[in-house]
Amino acid sequence: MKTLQKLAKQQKGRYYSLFFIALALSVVIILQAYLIVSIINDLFINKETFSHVIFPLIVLIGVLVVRASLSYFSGKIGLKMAALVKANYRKRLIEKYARNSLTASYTGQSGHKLSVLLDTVDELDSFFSQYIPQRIVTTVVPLVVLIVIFSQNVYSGLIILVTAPFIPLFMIIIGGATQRKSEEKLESLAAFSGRFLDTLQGLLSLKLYGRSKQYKDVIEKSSLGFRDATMNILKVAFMSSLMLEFISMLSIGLVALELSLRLVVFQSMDFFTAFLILLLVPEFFTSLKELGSAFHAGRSSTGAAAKVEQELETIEDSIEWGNERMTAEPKTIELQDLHFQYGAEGFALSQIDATIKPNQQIAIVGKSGSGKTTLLNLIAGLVKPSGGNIRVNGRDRSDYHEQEWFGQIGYITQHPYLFSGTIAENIALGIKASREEVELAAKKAGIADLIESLRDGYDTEIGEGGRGLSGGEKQRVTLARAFLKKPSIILFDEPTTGLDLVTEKILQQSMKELAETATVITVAHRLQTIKKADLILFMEQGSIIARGKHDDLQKDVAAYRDIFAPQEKKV
Ligand SMILES: Nc1ncnc2c1ncn2[C@@H]1O[C@H](COP(=O)(O)OP(=O)(O)OP(=O)(O)O)[C@@H](O)[C@H]1O
Repeated sequence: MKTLQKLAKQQKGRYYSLFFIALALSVVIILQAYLIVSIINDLFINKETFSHVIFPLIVLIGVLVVRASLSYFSGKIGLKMAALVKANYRKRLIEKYARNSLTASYTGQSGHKLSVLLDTVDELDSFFSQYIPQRIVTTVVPLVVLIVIFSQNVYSGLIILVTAPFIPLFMIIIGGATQRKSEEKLESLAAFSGRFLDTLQGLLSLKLYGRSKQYKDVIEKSSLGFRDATMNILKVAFMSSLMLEFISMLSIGLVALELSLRLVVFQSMDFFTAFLILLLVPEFFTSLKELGSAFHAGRSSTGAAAKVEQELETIEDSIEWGNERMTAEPKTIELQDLHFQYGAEGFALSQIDATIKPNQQIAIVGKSGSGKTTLLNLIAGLVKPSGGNIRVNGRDRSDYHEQEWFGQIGYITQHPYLFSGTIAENIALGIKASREEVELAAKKAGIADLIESLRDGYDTEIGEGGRGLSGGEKQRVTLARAFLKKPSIILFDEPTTGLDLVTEKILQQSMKELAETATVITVAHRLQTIKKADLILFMEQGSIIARGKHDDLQKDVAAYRDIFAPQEKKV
């Protein structure tokens, strides 16, 4: 709770206004009790006429309105505090996820991350919107009420002093149990979200392999686990409310008994004082009880805060960047004894050495799983090498400014991602470009005809929730992005599947044009690309085992020959 309390105190203005509101609330509560007692005293004890109490009645209505407004403002300030803290946590989480390398972002389920980002951060709400305002009210109001009660009758004050400590005592005992249970609940929720998202993403495969029923059962089990965890928290919360209610009733009963004895038997107290105390005692306990329920809400926030902090603290595999600017001309890229490994025992790339000159066309070739895409990701600056250097125009890649670097990279992956939005937005992807420039890029990428044939043209919604595009069409959208961006390093992960002749021609033509102003590194599968390459890097089990032109490799390297023998026959 300490971390959250510190965060609350950081918002000094709001924190101290809550104190001010609490003080005003105490005055209003005393005033309200006083007015009610004096109206009833006047009407029933002093037998005054109704017109005599009209003015106090109007004031009482005003006091009630002020009391409601003060509670409203206190809640509103709490909500504002919560909104700020939540926005801050979300910003830090998003920045952390964005900073992570590609390998780190693959670790853990996306659903889990989503659940931390949305639900767990939302759980912080109750600490600020309920617990903090109520704690401040409970620090001030019962104290003021108690002082007034003591000033009227010391014995009533003493009864309250003896019974009241049981309330915080129970809160502490039960609060500990709530926190443990709320942490369990958050874990179940994260597990549930992770499974749910995984299943949604893989629904097609699950249906095709007749596994959807089984996964339905897994989700059902996971959701029942979440329900049980929630019910357990509620059980504890109800139990605690029952106990708090019991203690406060007992205490109010004792005070009422004492007052009635004084009033009726000993006649040592007047009606006004006795009634005023009787009205104020419940206010004292209501404030403590409300703190009790706010405390439970606050406790579950503590569990959430611990989870978010843990997520923020997990060691990130972030990529280093410097401040160097990038120029727009094609680059020389040197790979010097580059090493990389997925996790501690995963697939490893080692001894990667190569020099790629400006405007050269490089083909990375190798069997499936030999590490071609991994090498491309390393060059792109998406994963962090565990050893060696990538030097670009004589400088270390990590010297360059991140934005400058990615501003010069065009990466056409095998499975490009389309964001939900219009085709024009997907082509521009954050680059400020006029409609004419977008259209020209689409034309060069060979997708203009398709786009123009659509009813809404460039404004057609695609991506999630919009119109789907085929694999080849998606790659052409990415190509159009590259034409718009005019990068000086182009990384191209060629599709492994066969393309139709038209698409193949478009791709070839586009790559040729892009290569005029860029250094192009292609993970190549098609013989045409490979034959045209200035340099082929032939990979096997994570290392470059041969390099050269196609004809030389064909002549000298048996493993290389084996890969292309079937394609050569077809050509
Ligand atoms: N995120 C990852 N975590 C752990 N291992 C991975 C990860 N991504 C890929 N690998 C492993 O690294 C190896 C090389 O993968 P990579 O995608 O680089 O191969 P590739 O040569 O591009 O294959 P293909 O031609 O089939 O695309 C494979 O054995 C793969 O299982």
